[in-house]
Amino acid sequence: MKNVEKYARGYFMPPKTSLKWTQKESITEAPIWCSVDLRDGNQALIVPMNLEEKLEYFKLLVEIGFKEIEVGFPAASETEFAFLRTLIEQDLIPDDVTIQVLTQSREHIIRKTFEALQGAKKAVVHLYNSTSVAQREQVFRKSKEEIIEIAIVGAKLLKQCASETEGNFQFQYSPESFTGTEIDFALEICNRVLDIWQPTAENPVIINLPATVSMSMPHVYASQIEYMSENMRYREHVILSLHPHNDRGTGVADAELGMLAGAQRVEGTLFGNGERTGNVDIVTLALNLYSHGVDPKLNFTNIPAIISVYERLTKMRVSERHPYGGELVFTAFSGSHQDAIAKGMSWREEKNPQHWSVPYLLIDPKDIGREYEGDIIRINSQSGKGGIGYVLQLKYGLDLPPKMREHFGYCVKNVSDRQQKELMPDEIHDIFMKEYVNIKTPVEFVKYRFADEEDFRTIVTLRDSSGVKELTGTGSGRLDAISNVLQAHLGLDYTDLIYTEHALETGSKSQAVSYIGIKGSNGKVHWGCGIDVDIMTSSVKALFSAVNNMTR
Ligand SMILES: CC(=O)SCCNC(=O)CCNC(=O)[C@H](O)C(C)(C)COP(=O)(O)OP(=O)(O)OC[C@H]1O[C@@H](n2cnc3c(N)ncnc32)[C@H](O)[C@@H]1OP(=O)(O)O
Ligand SMILES: CC(C)C(=O)C(=O)O
Repeated sequence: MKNVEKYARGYFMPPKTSLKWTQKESITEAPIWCSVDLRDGNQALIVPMNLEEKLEYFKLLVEIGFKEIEVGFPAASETEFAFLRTLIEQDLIPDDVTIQVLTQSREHIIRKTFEALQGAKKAVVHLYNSTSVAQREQVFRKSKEEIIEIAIVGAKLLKQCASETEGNFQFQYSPESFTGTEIDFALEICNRVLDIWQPTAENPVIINLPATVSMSMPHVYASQIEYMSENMRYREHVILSLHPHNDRGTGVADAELGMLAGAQRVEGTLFGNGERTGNVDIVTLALNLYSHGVDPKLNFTNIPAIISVYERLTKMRVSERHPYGGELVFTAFSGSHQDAIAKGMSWREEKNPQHWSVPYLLIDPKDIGREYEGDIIRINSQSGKGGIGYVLQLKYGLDLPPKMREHFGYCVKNVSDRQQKELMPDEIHDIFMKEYVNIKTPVEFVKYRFADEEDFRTIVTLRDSSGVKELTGTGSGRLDAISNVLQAHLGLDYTDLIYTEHALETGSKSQAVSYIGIKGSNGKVHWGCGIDVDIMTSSVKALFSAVNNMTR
């Protein structure tokens, strides 16, 4: 790539790094979650949500269990203002939920924000100004001291407006573009704001350190967070918050390492909607915790339902590979994966182990509302006997003998390969029925009876191209007798190789299903399956099918 030197611009590693977070193995409890879907997510949509859509989305967030929700930027538009007024005036905010609003550090915007907040039972007022080198130089054209002054003026005005407005207010400050800011300058500006707000145990202040644009590898962000956490004044009365974006695709890693480094709170959105590549995805963060055995304190037990509301209201799509939510993230098409999953699932059923350990599946899809059927194993030309057999068993109760599974696996794979398409369970079942069940040419089974049970003398009625015939024979058992009749009639030479049967529940009725494999003189095995209410008849039908397949 050309111009690479253009990007060798460095980042702001703290002067002293203790890296204590590297010693921590895991996150042991959920952070305070704050959804910023209705603000950062909303401001990044092609068409921001209207009032009704915001109300429905708010309800969804409450149902999921968010206790802190940034509901908007009330000074931004009529809709934003009206939404906040509706929440307050119609008393739509549950007592255990705190709303949050964002404001720039500009007088008319702060005043408008408090106008919208009038009567709020509890709200976080979130003040921000940009502190990065780039914004200081290019956007604000101000010195560090002048940038601090913007923050201080805003912080003072927040305090004043809060005292003049009916409601309970908590303050939050973000040095916006924190990751592009010299770390000691970020620390200084936060401390200067804290000096004004004087946080206490009863009214702690939230300091939010955004990776507005993620610029470094996650360990650098974590080191920055640790440095801020260890050197910030009033630390015991500060709630340290993260607000990662995903420009480098590391939003989740940034948040996880940032939590290890001392952050207590995370701002993010469902499925990572937000500016550019998005905010950090709270669904992934929360379910990552869940996958480690930590209660995320958010309810994602019905991900498909959440996705459907999310997609309808934001007009965004959750991609097929999106962690946890994506259509394909629990699906295996490839044979060896399917085989391992199918075996893992039946091992689990047999042993009932305490911990989840099914190969290739990070968590049990059922726990987040995904189905085994149709979700886990899907069939195409990359699939194998394990997965194909699993689908037949799960959906149709057909438990094929292992060698027959292998034969059927190749049949199905070849169809998928020729047709260049995924095969649905009903198509797989159709192939099975056509290939093995009650095959009627060249000889169609009509009936059988035993003239003498002692020496298994049988009279078999069958139909072939010349009409219905009654044939007799004997054998060492009932099936052997019928097999001998068929071999003699068709001039075939085979040995019965495999026979299994099981009950098949179809609705309230139970049927018997039998599988037979016969080996010809050339060593090739031919398979047949019979299904009937009578177990012996199902075996005879299976034998006829196998024999017919041998002659095909
Ligand atoms: C990283 C983030 O996501 S931050 C949140 C960003 N979200 C949004 O901007 C969505 C909502 N915003 C809006 O609707 C509009 O920007 C408004 C209503 C807030 C302000 O609108 P306007 O004043 O018309 O325009 P605009 O946003 O371009 O204002 C830019 C001015 O504000 C200043 N400014 C921008 N941010 C801040 C801030 N946080 N504190 C103080 N001043 C600021 C700029 O320096 C610029 O100053 P100038 O007029 O001297 O050049
Ligand atoms: C206002 C701040 C927190 C923000 O949205 C960002 O930096 O991305």
